[in-house]
Amino acid sequence: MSNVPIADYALLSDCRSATLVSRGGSIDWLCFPRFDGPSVFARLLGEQAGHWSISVDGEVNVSRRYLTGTMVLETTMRTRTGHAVLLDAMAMGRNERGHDLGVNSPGIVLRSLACESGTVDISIEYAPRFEYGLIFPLLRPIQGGILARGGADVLVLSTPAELSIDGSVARTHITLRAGERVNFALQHQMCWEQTSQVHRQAEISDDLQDTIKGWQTWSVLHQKYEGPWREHVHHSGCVLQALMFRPTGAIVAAATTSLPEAVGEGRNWDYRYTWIRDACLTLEALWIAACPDEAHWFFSWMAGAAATQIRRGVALQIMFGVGGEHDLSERQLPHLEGWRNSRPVRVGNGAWEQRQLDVYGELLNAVRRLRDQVSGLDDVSRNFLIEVADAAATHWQEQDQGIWEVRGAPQDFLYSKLMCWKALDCAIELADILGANGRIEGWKKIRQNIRDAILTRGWSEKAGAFTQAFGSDSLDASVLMMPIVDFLPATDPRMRSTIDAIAERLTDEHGLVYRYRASDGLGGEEGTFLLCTFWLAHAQALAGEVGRARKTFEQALTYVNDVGLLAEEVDPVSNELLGNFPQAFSHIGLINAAWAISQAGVREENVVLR
Ligand SMILES: OC[C@H]1O[C@H](O[C@H]2O[C@H](CO)[C@@H](O)[C@H](O)[C@H]2O)[C@H](O)[C@@H](O)[C@@H]1O
Repeated sequence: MSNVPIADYALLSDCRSATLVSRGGSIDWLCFPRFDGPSVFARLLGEQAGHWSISVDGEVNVSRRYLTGTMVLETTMRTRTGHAVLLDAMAMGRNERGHDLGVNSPGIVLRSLACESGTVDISIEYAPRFEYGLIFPLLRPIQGGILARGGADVLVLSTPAELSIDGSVARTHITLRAGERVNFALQHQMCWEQTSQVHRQAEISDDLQDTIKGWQTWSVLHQKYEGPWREHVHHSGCVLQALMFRPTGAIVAAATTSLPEAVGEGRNWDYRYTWIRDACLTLEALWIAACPDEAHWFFSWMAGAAATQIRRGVALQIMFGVGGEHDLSERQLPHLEGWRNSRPVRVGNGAWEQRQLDVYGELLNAVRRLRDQVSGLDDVSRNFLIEVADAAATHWQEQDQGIWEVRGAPQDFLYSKLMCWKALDCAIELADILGANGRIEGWKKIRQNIRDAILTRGWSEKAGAFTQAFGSDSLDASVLMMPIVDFLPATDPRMRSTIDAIAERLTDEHGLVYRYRASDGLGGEEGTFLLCTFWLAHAQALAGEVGRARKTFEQALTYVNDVGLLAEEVDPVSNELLGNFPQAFSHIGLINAAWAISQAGVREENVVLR
């Protein structure tokens, strides 16, 4: 059983796939050839499911950071005899302009270990396991490395140290002295591709430098946010960029599958797909953190992926594979015991067949926010967006599974109605760009109907708040989005009362927010939800309660791990990070709330000056 805390992991990405490296220097998660491909290392989810560790022997003091403006990880390991620095990255490719994030990524993990003082004893263990730990590949020594072959996968490990092979594991111990460096590279191929050669030491150093430059160039060109918590906002921008599948512009919700929302309760899901909701919120957050000039790729990919669905009367699918795949059928992997025995491990996600009406609003709101970047939308994309608005107008009264993808009965979720309202609100504003001026009057009427319904049927006297669904008295953090999407000002008495009710009655003892406490058709109790805690800070900032907003924000920020990463949730008892990791939602919340608090601070200063 994997016992390593989720917070012990750091993310590497080549904007095609992701690697998780532990504080101890072990790669315990890596999928090829893309985020949602089968893993070659998955010790995170099962002891026998593969790892590649480079660790310093003896009592070690570890500190880590990302090199500034990059997703290149630097781990410093100090012992009584000396200290070594390990650099870990996934290689970036090149385009005609030089360095490039992702389009041409070659699918290589780079590791470079240097002894910087004294001597250090190093242990290396390489145990690839293909198809989520199902296949124990054949390992064969080659000049300068090891070839692993099994099923459809081939891995070429380039290593200057000779490893002794024992079945499907290869190991060695080496001693490094001050000034010595060893470089490793691991390249994936499909068995029908021509097997590449091992990489020379100098080539690996060059690839690493190119990757550092690639990330730093991206950061310098994109990271414009100046305000409080600047470092966290910039780093979150890098994390969101790292979750982008650059060949299409699709964005995964997180880098992992089946890290549980509650230990041992079965709430384990695969997040390596593109939800329209998560991806659109990511693009909007990147607009604040990193001016995404990639937004148009996403929208045209999205329009293509969903091609003709709406026109055929089929509800817009809520999530896709990163290539645009529709069928994401869920299955279980019984040979994996799961993180801390949290079974089942799932791949695929049954939510692909759910009906979730909020996606229309998220899509059109992202287009509205990013309109400068997407002004040159092609006809296919424009028609698609008009159909999205029409779909919101047609379907808003229907019941659905809601933002939280509840696996229970469909309901009239308030958030779904809210986002249908937002879809029409945005479509009206964008009508000119969309070439849809003739529809404005019809859209306006329905927008008003939705508004009336939310204000009357969404409010509960008993709860003193807007609630989860029409006719319900249960609190739900998603209604904090009402002021955030400009449905009601946060200073409206009903909104203030809702914000206070959530702050008082939907939080744990640390002030972190649960998304809801009502039944959702699943067993077990999950943790608090970081995105919702950031929403609370955001709504408090909009209500002019800047002190409270800062406090809520800072509280959520204490859960950022040593390298600035957040999972989806926090365990209210153990205080550990829970859920898939790193999770776009949490970093989106961080960016948006920091920005909202900075804006509220500016408003406060202006009032004082006047
Ligand atoms: O809680 C049950 C559901 O949990 C997952 O959904 C959550 O993650 C999604 C991706 O970030 C997000 O879009 C959604 O709002 C969250 O509730 C899971 O993917 C679902 O299959 C599951 O029903």
